Amino acid sequence: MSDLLPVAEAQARLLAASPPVGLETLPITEAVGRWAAAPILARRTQPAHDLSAMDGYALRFADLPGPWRVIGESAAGRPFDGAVNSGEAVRIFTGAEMPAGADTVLVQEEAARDGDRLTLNGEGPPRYAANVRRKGLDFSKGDPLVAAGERLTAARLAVAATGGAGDVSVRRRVRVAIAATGDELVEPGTPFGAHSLPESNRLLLRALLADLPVDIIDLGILPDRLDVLTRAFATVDADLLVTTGGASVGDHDLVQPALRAAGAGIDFWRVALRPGKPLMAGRRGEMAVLGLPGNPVSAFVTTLLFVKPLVAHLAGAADPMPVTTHAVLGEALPTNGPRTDYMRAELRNGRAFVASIQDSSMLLTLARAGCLIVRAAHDPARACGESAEILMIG
Ligand SMILES: Nc1nc2c(c(=O)[nH]1)N[C@H]1C(S)=C(S)[C@@H](COP(=O)(O)OP(=O)(O)OC[C@H]3O[C@@H](n4cnc5c(N)ncnc54)[C@H](O)[C@@H]3O)O[C@H]1N2
Ligand code: MOO
Repeated sequence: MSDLLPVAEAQARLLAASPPVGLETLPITEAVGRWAAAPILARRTQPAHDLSAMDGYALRFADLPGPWRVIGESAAGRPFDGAVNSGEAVRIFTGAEMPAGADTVLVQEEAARDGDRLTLNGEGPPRYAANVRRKGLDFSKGDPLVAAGERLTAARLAVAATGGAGDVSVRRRVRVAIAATGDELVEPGTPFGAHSLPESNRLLLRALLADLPVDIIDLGILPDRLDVLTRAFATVDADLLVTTGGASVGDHDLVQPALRAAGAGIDFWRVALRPGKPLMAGRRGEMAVLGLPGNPVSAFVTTLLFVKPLVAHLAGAADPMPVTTHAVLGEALPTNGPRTDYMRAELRNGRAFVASIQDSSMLLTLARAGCLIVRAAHDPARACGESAEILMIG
């Protein structure tokens, strides 16, 4: 097993070998899911003025307990243009600017109004500046809102838009070519014979990459023929080529020889990982290549651990690695072997229960799993009730 590369080392080598793809500028409304390529700074202060946080009356705290004379109205976008003097109040709505002279808002539920006469009908605002959002409460002009390398999530897009961002600098979409290999494979949904198998790895890859900014170049199902594979690998134009199957040592495992014949160099092959040991990484010119094992669960795990982080890295992510969390083991686990193990498990009442058979061909256990329990190489036996690292899936 000494020739197997530890997972973290393989991941680091993979990312180090490929710089992010080129830049483009997009309207912020089209940048969802991209990674910011430059910091986004606030071009305005938010709120730009002191605003009312409630519907009610703007007045001076010192004038409590009233009564007041209502001298006008301030609505969001339509401020009152006068000033509030002692004994005066302005009708105000949530998000409206506080008029000059007023410092506190009396909520309308605690007020009684008769014409322009306003009286207290409740406890009133508890303190000076109650129900007022101070200018700059959220952020001030010049503040950093999104850092370079951070993902433009819903919340970050919203804060950037509020900060006045129009166009944003991002990395262009990543072109990912995907190919399945194997003479036994037929397209899903097409007639299948006694010796054929519906192909599922390309669909699995597409689904796992669906939330990333990728353009998929589908090379289809390629037969176990050196000449066909070599031609496909030599002519494909992408940032990343992902193959599945043919990665092992059998006579029909031709992906590596075909890649070499197509001019690609192999950086590493075989990782201390279960499932997913025969993973291969290399490059042909500018194009990165990942050869995933054909077993569907191996393809799934290596996509989570290698393909997705590489795509995120190419797309400009500062922190592209999958994020794990912890769960309580619902049962004991034996000592782990020399490979990092990703075990399919179901989560029931916050406890993780591993599937009894972890064969890397078994998709139903994967479909039923809520997480993968991550076991470090040579992890000692674990008791029921101990905490374990998990990777949420599905
Ligand atoms: N002598 C050895 N044999 C194997 C080793 C080894 O070290 N020595 N490693 C085993 C491990 S671990 C794995 S994982 C597999 C992976 O091998 P390949 O990448 O060459 O995969 P294939 O042989 O092409 O296929 C394996 C299995 O998966 C099915 N398959 C393949 N592609 C698809 C697809 N796109 N959709 C659905 N199913 C697919 C295929 O029919 C096979 O049943 O090698 C072990 N062998
Ligand atoms: O590394 Mo393989 O994926 O265990 O079956």
